[in-house]
Amino acid sequence: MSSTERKISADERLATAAEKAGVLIEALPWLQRFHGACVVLKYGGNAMVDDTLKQAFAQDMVFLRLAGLKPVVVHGGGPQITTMLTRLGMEGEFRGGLRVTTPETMDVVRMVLTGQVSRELVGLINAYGPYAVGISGEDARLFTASRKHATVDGESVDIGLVGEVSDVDPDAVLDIMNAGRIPVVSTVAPDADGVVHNVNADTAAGALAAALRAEKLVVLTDVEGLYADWPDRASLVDQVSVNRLEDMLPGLDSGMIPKMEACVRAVRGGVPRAHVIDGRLAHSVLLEVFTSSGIGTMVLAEEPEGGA
Ligand SMILES: Nc1ncnc2c1ncn2[C@@H]1O[C@H](COP(=O)(O)OP(=O)(O)O)[C@@H](O)[C@H]1O
Ligand SMILES: CC(=O)N[C@@H](CCC(=O)OP(=O)(O)O)C(=O)O
Repeated sequence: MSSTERKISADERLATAAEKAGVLIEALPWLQRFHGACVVLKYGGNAMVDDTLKQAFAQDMVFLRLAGLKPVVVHGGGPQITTMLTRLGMEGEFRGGLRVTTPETMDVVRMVLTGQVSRELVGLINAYGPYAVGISGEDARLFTASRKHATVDGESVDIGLVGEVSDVDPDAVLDIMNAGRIPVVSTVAPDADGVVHNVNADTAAGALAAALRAEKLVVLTDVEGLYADWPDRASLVDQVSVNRLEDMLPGLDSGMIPKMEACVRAVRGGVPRAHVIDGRLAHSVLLEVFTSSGIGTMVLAEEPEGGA
């Protein structure tokens, strides 16, 4: 190797090192700001189907924990429930973005969420250390459900054993969190009579974030964020106030409705910021929490600076 070649490779190494140090140091203000903060993350079924992305999400949870934050995971599992219903020869139907849930469907929902999806996610996180503990809305009265109807064409429709979260007792989640572990929450919840209901995971995440007074709610999904004029890709909203978002709610399409309602509930309940981000991007959580690049849609209590 000539001395010129040696000099180029040394220069390249220095440049790469400086770039890496720059990335690390960019996280410093966020590490300071969020040290000790509780962050609720909704990990959605559609962002959960790719093995590499699942692995990256699990790493991100451990990274957050070791960086001094307190992550709480609320998982979905809609596609996984649909797959199991199909395998069992049962029909699945959604109305107003929510699954029509008969008692037989409820058995499958409970089995898939607590017995399959939660177990898998807990295992993936625990590959990096003994952190994740699975918990369901049925445990220690975490969630109490009340019957929820869907709204279809402005009409209220009975869709069976589907629940709204009417009450949250976050003590069991706090116990796990304060022991330095990562709660992984499944969204099955009994009503006041003990009848188990199917709660949409976005809905549960919004309610839990508010009850925990989390610093952030982060909802991962399979689009870049909220589009004001779906499906026009040029209409991605980067910041929106909770007032403006409430005005937009009636015009939104099914999948986004529970997500945006969850953001509204969290921010109205005292969570300073709620985010919807693209779960198809590996390590999108780290980008959201530790960089200033600002990905996805951020919902905040006040009007964003510069209008919008
Ligand atoms: N205004 C909108 N902005 C973005 N996505 C929208 C909008 N309206 C409907 N959607 C749909 O919502 C979907 C996300 O909801 P859903 O499929 O329930 O996600 P997840 O499985 O992540 O919970 C998107 O893939 C998109 O098809
Ligand atoms: C009432 C209702 O629709 N419940 C959802 C619960 C799972 C969920 O919310 O999963 P995702 O976040 O992956 O959509 C369902 O049965 O699909």
